Amino acid sequence: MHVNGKVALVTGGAQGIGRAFAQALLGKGAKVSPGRGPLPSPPPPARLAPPAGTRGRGVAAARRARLGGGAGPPAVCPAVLPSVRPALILPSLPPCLPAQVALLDRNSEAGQESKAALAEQFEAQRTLFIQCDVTDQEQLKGAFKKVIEHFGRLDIVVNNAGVNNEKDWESTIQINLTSVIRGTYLGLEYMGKGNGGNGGVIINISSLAGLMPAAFQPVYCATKHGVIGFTRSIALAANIENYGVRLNTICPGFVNTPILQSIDKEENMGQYYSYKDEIKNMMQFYGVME
Ligand SMILES: NC(=O)C1=CN([C@@H]2O[C@H](COP(=O)(O)OP(=O)(O)OC[C@H]3O[C@@H](n4cnc5c(N)ncnc54)[C@H](O)[C@@H]3O)[C@@H](O)[C@H]2O)C=CC1
Ligand SMILES: CC/C=C\C[C@H](O)/C=C/C=C\C=C\C=C\C(=O)[C@@H](O)C/C=C\CCC(=O)O
Repeated sequence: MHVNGKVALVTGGAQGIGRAFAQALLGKGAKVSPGRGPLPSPPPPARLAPPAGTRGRGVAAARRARLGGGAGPPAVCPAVLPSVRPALILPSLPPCLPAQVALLDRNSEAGQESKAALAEQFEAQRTLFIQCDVTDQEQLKGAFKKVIEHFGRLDIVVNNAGVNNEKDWESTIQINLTSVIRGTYLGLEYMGKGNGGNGGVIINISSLAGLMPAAFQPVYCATKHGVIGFTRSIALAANIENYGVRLNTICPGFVNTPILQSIDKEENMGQYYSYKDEIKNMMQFYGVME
């Protein structure tokens, strides 16, 4: 999926994996001209029509036939055809429109800091921060509405917010599973083609702990298994109902983010606090992504 002109909503986007997701999306949406407020909806991506004489020889032939020739710089937006050599001129391709991202997070300080940092790297108007506790359904619903009012569309939803808390395990269920379910239904409501949406993609963040037992994080593990089971099921339903929305789950291994600090906190690990060294041994075994 190309991201030019797309608008993404990332929960838990103030730091860690969510912040990295936002940075990656903004980085792919290369800029051709400075945006001015909400962007127009991009036209559908142009198809590579094989030029006369190459019909039936496929896209590669069309690309070869189009190399060179034509005046002016390539109109190709790297976010759309990254593998295409710069000599390819596709005058019919629409101008590249940058991706835009809304960061939703309950941590206002971190959210504002991330918004400022991303504004340094990309055009400020391409990032929006909304303070939102995903366990509060009115806040979450309001945040979705605000994103669409601000950017004019919604194409990608990343339900990423999550915690590791075996002591207050009810909150872990509320954040890691209930809110992912709610964010998914809101994504389908706003992006579903039957509801006037443009279609889109929903990415729910599980974990390696969603694919195996986690002896010292049983409730965290249950929520991550739940994210996989729910996402696989709702993806089938969305396909049957022709929502035009694809759903995927990502299951990272250990990643060096602040969540890992929870291992050393009794207020997070509860009765499993005494096993913190075992978890650290597993981090050694599985490795930790930087
Ligand atoms: N770091 C790791 O080793 C792995 C993390 N994951 C998952 O990745 C996702 C992101 O985690 P990380 O970036 O590592 O953690 P993190 O702690 O760095 O970031 C999580 C973000 O979610 C936000 N958040 C927490 N509860 C919230 C709520 N109720 N409402 C709104 N925002 C809330 C936090 O403020 C924080 O900014 C989580 O779902 C986590 O379970 C999955 C596998 C590995
Ligand atoms: C605090 C950690 C925060 C987030 C974790 C994140 O989601 C990543 C998890 C990645 C892998 C977790 C794997 C856990 C595996 C297990 O606990 C067991 O399958 C290991 C089996 C036995 C452990 C006891 C022993 O050492 O023999």
